[in-house]
Amino acid sequence: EPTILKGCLKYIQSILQRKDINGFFAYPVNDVIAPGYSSIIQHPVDFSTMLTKIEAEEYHSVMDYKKDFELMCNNAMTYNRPDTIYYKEAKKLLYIGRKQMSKEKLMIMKR
Ligand SMILES: NC(=O)c1ccc2nc(N)sc2c1
Repeated sequence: EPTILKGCLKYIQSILQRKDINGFFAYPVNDVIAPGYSSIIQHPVDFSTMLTKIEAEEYHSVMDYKKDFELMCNNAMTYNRPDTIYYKEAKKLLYIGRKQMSKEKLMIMKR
């Protein structure tokens, strides 16, 4: 039932996006603000791209969406050094997202 999944994913993203208070993950990273980004990160993803995919029903499960979310955080932890605010925010966001989309919670949804 695509509309139910679409509603769930938009709800999950609204919670996660509120945690990204600086908007570091709101839009695609460009090479102007992040020199060499496009040659270092092969599969860029950000919340705006993920919302487009939600609307286009490109995610077939929460686990599908979770993969893009984790990729987004891991990209930031690859490109940015550990002592940067971008790396630290990505690590925090990843932890929050994992809790949000934990297996236990998803099992309850399945039941
Ligand atoms: N999501 C990221 O990795 C990210 C976002 C914003 C940003 N701004 C910079 N000056 S480097 C940088 C990296």
